[in-house]
Amino acid sequence: MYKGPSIQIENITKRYKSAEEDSLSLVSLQINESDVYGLLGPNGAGKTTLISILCGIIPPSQGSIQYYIAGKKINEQERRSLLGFVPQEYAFYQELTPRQNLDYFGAMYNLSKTELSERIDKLLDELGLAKVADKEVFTFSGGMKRRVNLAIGLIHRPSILFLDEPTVGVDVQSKNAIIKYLEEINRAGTTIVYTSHHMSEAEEFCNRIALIDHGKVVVEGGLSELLIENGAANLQSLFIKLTGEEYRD
Ligand SMILES: Nc1ncnc2c1ncn2[C@@H]1O[C@H](COP(=O)(O)OP(=O)(O)OP(=O)(O)O)[C@@H](O)[C@H]1O
Repeated sequence: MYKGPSIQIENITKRYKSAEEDSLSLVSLQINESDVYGLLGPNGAGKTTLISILCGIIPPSQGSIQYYIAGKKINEQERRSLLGFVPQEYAFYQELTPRQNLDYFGAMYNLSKTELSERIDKLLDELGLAKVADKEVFTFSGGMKRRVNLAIGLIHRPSILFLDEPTVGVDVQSKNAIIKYLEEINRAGTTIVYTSHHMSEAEEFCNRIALIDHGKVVVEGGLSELLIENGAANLQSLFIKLTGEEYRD
């Protein structure tokens, strides 16, 4: 399988309007095709800022990002259909059903009616939402809502998927189902970039990570190599070793 660059991030700096400090400072990373890449770090480190810049929601103050599919640079127009984003907040209409939400968000992409309808049925089935496909989302548990959020980000079969804390606040069953599903689509070729505070989940899920603190990359690389190089028994130990034990309030 092709393992060239998928995203090339060069010197990204971000200062929000009215902020006195940079939220990201000269971040450079290479994410390869078929990676499950974890952006990890304490509260306020800059993970959401970085992932929001990567999927085009907010602009960087400085720096550049190039995206590639099978070695070919993709332009801004192609990006919309090739990138997918699953935000931390629920990005759907609570008073609509999953099917109505998927119909609505799916219509923004260039899919035929039949294609969209088949895609919706498949996603609802794969994410265990088929039985509740026609019930209003506000009646759902947190785990079901997370899966609706995920389905929306996947409706157009993105080649590169960004997820900001996709398993926050869900039970073990939903977490397991979400991660298994993401592993499947990764095996089928989707590059995944994800943030999480669950170190054991990230350790099982990611092949590469960047540890970010105070807007800077502290360490970056293959997870197994980083653990060995830093003499850490697991990801949580590595995290504490490199970012310290102090609160980030
Ligand atoms: N819209 C904004 N305006 C000003 N400052 C912001 C804005 N959004 C985030 N920040 C600041 O940027 C820094 C990085 O925030 P960000 O949300 O990216 O961190 P994070 O690593 O995702 O944190 P968490 O783990 O708590 O979600 C923080 O200091 C935060 O207060």
